[in-house]
Amino acid sequence: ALDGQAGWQAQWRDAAPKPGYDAVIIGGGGHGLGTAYYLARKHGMRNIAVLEKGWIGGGNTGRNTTIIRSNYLFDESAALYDHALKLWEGLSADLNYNVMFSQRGVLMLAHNVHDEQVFRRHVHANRLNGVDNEWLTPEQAKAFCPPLNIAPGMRHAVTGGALQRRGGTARHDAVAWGYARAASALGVDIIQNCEVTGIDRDAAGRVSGVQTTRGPIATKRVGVVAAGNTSVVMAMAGLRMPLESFPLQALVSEPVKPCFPCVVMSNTIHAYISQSDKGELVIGAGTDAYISYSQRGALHISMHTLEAICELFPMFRRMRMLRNWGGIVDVTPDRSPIIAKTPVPGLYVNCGWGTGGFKATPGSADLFAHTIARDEPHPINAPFSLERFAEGRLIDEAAAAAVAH
Ligand SMILES: Cc1cc2nc3c(=O)[nH]c(=O)nc-3n(C[C@H](O)[C@H](O)[C@H](O)COP(=O)(O)OP(=O)(O)OC[C@H]3O[C@@H](n4cnc5c(N)ncnc54)[C@H](O)[C@@H]3O)c2cc1C
Ligand SMILES: CSCC(=O)[O-]
Repeated sequence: ALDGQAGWQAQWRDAAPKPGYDAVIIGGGGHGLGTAYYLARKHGMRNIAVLEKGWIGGGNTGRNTTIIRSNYLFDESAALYDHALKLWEGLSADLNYNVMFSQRGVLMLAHNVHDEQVFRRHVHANRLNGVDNEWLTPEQAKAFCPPLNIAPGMRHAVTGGALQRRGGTARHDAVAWGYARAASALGVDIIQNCEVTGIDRDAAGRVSGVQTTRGPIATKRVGVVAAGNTSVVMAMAGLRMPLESFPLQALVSEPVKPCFPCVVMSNTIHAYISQSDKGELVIGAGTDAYISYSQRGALHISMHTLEAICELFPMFRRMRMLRNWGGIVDVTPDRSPIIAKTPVPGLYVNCGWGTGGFKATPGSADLFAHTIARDEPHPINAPFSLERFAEGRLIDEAAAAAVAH
């Protein structure tokens, strides 16, 4: 539970902006709210504001398919995502707010010899890094997920799978609300409907404040956590980012009785699925192929994904879809994030999570708070620098995510 708080709040104070803060976080998603929480909770900073142009959780945090796992290939990635997974395991207790983290297992399917080689390599690399992951035969995969179709005659027959039992899902809204309430109880101002329109720099080039739709705010430390809009925000400080923003879609079915026990992902046929605690099938796809700041995508992407789901899980062929939406995912050249200082003194950036940053939320926020508070990266996020692209030290996880992006 939170120590030193003024008293329980059912939610967070909907604060109005003050003339100045010690630090300003741009972006009221899970990563931004979590950063403010850890800045207050672990680094003793109290005079902090989170500036959100819409409503907190309205971006990708509230739009994603909530898959959580840490079975990434590279040592740097395994350290980053498993740091997050360990924080997920205690997050509800830490925030005293049920984020509904459910370690139901994440099963990544293989459909050909290439998939098998990639996933077996992941299993071995994960074990070397102390991350749980195990190879299953098709029969073992079906035993773990009975609705799975492992008939040999399928167009993309299942030839095995990699299972991370510690992986699972969480309630995305609750993550934003839990962090907002806990941060607010520690004195952080959560300021919604406040779009940042400019980043001010002094004569020496240091950050000196931000311009917003609710007036100017002075500060010497700005953390940008704006996901798909990061390039737009960083351009306000004169920085061009190695990012492309794409629409990524998801959809949910009509709710049914509990029938799907885990998370199943397939990179080859661009589909992944779980069942929410409300009973809806939560289905995700690959990104739309064009660069866009749109929060919706093309119909053929969803249709392709539903064809794949119907092939893998024939019992779902008569389900009706309830809602389809999109978010804006910010993708780096190596599909790994940037959690770093920038060439502008006092300006820090946390972005590039692409299609897979929800799983990292607590770890990303914890490490970004460390980077802002100490003006230097934590050893875990040090490799995820902005300079790595110029220096050629890529952390190329493109194959690790279960969607082509
Ligand atoms: C459809 C979909 C499915 C996904 N599925 C998964 C998944 O299953 N597992 C997984 O790990 N990841 C998944 N992701 C990715 C994941 O959602 C994101 O990487 C993660 O949520 C990013 O969190 P964030 O807090 O950085 O971004 P956001 O939650 O998008 O927060 C950024 C905030 O910044 C605000 N903002 C932008 N510009 C400004 C400005 N100028 N001034 C003020 N505020 C501003 C935005 O309004 C937004 O609220 C998915 C994404 C999508 C879109
Ligand atoms: C949207 S893909 C989710 C993931 O990479 O675990």
